[in-house]
Amino acid sequence: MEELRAAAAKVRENAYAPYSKFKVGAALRAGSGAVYVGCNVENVAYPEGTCAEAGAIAAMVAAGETRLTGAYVIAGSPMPVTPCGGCRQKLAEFGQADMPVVMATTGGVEEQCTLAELLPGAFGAAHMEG
Ligand SMILES: O=c1ccn([C@H]2C[C@H](O)[C@@H](CO)O2)c(=O)[nH]1
Ligand SMILES: [Zn+2]
Repeated sequence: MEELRAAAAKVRENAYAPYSKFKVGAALRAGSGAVYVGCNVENVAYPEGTCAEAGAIAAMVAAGETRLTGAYVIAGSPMPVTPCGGCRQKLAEFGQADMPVVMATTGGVEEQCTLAELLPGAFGAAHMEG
């Protein structure tokens, strides 16, 4: 997780957040062991902005990986930032229910939980089986 923390903190510096001024960095561990990163990218048309987690997932999939084994999210907030609802669903697309998600502040506060704790009762492929 230390490698993920360093990667997330580094990419956070590149976040483009002129509107919220809230920079977020995310780092993912994929099945191969490789780390993929993303930062939030806002837009003057506010709903077009994208979250750090979404950017990291896009990088992972673009690199040809679809198995996610861990996530680390960091922001400069007083309390650890938690992934938004949409990102919880996006993470659940590629990670298992027991996958660890660490949420952190740049000040060194860390909280860890699982994907299932973040998204209980997640909608999944099983719901679509007829
Ligand atoms: O987990 C989170 C929470 C928020 N944001 C971004 C979206 C927006 O750019 C800014 C404020 O919500 O933070 C993320 O990237 N990830
Ligand atoms: Zn999000």
